Amino acid sequence: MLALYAKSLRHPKAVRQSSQPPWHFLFFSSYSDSPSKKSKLAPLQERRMIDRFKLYAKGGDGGNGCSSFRRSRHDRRGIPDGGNGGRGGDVILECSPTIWDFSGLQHHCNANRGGHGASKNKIGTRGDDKVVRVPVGTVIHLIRGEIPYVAEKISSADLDPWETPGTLVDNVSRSGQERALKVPNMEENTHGLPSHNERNLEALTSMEQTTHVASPVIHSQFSSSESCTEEEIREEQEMQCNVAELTEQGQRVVVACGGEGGLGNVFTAKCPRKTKITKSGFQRDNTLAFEAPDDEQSSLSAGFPGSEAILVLELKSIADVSLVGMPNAGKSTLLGAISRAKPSVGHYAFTTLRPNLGNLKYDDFKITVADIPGLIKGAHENRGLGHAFLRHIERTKVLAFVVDLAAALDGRKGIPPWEQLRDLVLELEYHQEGLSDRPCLIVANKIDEEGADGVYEELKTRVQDVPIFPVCAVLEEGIPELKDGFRRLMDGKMSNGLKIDNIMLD
Ligand SMILES: Nc1nc2c(ncn2[C@@H]2O[C@H](COP(=O)(O)OP(=O)(O)OP(=O)(O)O)[C@@H](O)[C@H]2O)c(=O)[nH]1
Repeated sequence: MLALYAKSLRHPKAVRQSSQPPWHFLFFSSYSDSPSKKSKLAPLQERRMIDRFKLYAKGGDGGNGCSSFRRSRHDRRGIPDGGNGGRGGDVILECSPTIWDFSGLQHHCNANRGGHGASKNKIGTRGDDKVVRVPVGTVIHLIRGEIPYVAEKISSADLDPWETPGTLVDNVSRSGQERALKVPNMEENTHGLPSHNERNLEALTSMEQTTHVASPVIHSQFSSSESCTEEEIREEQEMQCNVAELTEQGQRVVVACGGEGGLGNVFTAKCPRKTKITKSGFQRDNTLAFEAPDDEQSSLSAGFPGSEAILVLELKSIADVSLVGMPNAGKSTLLGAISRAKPSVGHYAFTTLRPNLGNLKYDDFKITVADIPGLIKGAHENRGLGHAFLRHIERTKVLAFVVDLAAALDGRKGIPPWEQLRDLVLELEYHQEGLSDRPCLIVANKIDEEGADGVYEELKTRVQDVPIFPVCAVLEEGIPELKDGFRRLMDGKMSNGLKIDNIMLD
């Protein structure tokens, strides 16, 4: 800041315009009377959560191999010494708990291309990877491209120079050569792109062990939206769902792989001159054969393009308990009362626009509670905030239905709690069959309101098999009992789901 100010002072215009002494600028600028400009970034709560995102990923192209000869007085023809091109960088998705949603992501992510090979057998630098950090609970759907695979964690010491980003080596390592020989051996690949199927298979097996396998049910974002184009609908139909999930901090998957570098003439010239080679591949017995015409040689020296992928990222929050209720039922207030979370609370519907998470701590145990935006009748037809955020419930172990006891009291226009429960169960079932089956409890909120006691008593007679906890979230009454209830629910001591048949309606 000081440097900036010093610079502005040196500027003749700045001297002419500035009537304030320098210390004024330095110390009082933040206390100016003029209305301060509103930050462009709205607080987290005021922004809508971006929990579905289309990503175009492109791995870096491989660098070109070099064609060069070391000539001397005694050897006019020279010895080939052109190094291979470097490998392009990968596009990697990394799971990070500090990322909330996809709002910080760019739609197009390109990794860097590999460096070109150079004379004296120098391999081109490996292109830098593009690492995109995504929230915990990201599910990957694939529209186009190859199935993502787990990024191997290799320390830089274990990498051969061919793999290390940013190195330029004089002596090509053996493994580097072997790798170079393997590169064009991709007969089946009609596009001349390196195929990653083998790696994918290995990776998928390991991924199955480490990542959570999501339910195959996926609800189209576009199904209920009228503004989607035909292309979007087609893409949605072709999409391979749930090809990978990132559920643990630090997990990394490669979604677009860098292209291999082209061959330098130090390799191509080592081959016996009799046997023929085509662009499609080297001989299988690894006796690298070469009698390439000039144009073929140049195509071998060209780096391979990086793979491309079009993905849809979807966020499914991971929480132990979900607070499900109508707008204004007091879910956010309740989350604030049971945990340290500070969600926005308002006396109007749909204050909550994104799921909020809070931690509920016990002496020996911790559970995560998610406050899900309010759900209304017809949410599955996109009424209210729609049903898109219901995917966040799919992974929670247990449910807490929050009802407003006072919604229909004193001629208010709300609906009685038992009807709230019926609508909530139906909306969950519309979203995914069986979603309401998981163990649950009912939080009867706003017990402090006049006449709420009577409604609570009636609720107890109308709903069976599921425990009901009367609370006043604002005054934090009934919270210790509710916490005990959550604990017992998590321990499996209460295992009933809420069924429509168990709700007595008028
Ligand atoms: N009297 C009373 N009012 C409450 C209680 N809990 C919440 N409220 C009020 O109910 C209103 C809605 O509370 P929120 O916590 O924003 O409700 P919500 O369910 O998160 O609402 P959405 O964001 O629309 O889903 C606020 O005006 C709260 O002050 C309670 O126990 N008693």
